[in-house]
Amino acid sequence: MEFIHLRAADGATAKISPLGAHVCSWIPAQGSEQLFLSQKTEFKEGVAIRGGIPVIFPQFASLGSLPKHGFARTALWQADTPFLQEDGAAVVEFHLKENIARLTIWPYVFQATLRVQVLARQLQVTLTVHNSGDTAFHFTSALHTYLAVSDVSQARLLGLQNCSYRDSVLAQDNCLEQDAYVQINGETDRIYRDVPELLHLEQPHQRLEIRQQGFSDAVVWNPGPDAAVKLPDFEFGGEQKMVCVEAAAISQPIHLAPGAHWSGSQLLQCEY
Ligand SMILES: O=P(O)(O)OC[C@H]1O[C@@H](O)[C@H](O)[C@@H](O)[C@@H]1O
Repeated sequence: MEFIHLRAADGATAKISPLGAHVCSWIPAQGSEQLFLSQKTEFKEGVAIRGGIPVIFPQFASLGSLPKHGFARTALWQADTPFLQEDGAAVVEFHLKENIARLTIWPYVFQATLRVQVLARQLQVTLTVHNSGDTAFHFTSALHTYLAVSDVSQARLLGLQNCSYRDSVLAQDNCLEQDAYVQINGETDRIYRDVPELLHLEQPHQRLEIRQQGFSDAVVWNPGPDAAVKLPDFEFGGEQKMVCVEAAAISQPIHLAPGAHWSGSQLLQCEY
């Protein structure tokens, strides 16, 4: 599988696979890899990549009749030529629309664009969906970001206190986050609703700002050791080196009238 390589004027880089328009690597300027990518992942059309930033569209998880997490993450997207902006940022856009196979399982005409931009210590990923047909539709979606951490037990996610969430491990709705931060101690799978625009992932050596727009939910996922060994593409011990913090639209699906557009983005910024 060929990757698209982005390199900003200041040396920040990203590597994206047209399979799923999937960001597989992000290295900020003078920094180190910020995304987890399982060493056991396969890069094969029709198979989801384990790690990086899967684009979940038009269905989150199994909340509908489509394949889990929708078809966008396993589809081959059309890549434009990457370019450098005047400010030195490197940018590329990918496109996906309906085809006969997709229409048979999701009968809507759409154009999706994923825009990836790197500069300095920032990565910005924006998903735009246009209803280019004559029938209204709705969808759920996420940017399913796998953040790399040195040791997940030392990482703290701040900003979710007082948010309500669904605990998908316990199958419990309407839980309330009482703690000032979320720490991973084993399997964690939560959909937080109406989250603030800005979260922080703190580790002893760095702080990452996680900003989202257009998405009202945030998913926090780590399989923990028992579920991780059951995932054939998950490298051994990988659950200690990652946490997913996903910008998501789940509890309020996005409705698009014919001709309407929607955009959602996640912006990551490293401070070290
Ligand atoms: O193994 P998959 O299909 O990539 O899904 C990974 C996880 O993705 C998360 O977004 C879901 O909340 C979890 O329930 C799910 O297990």
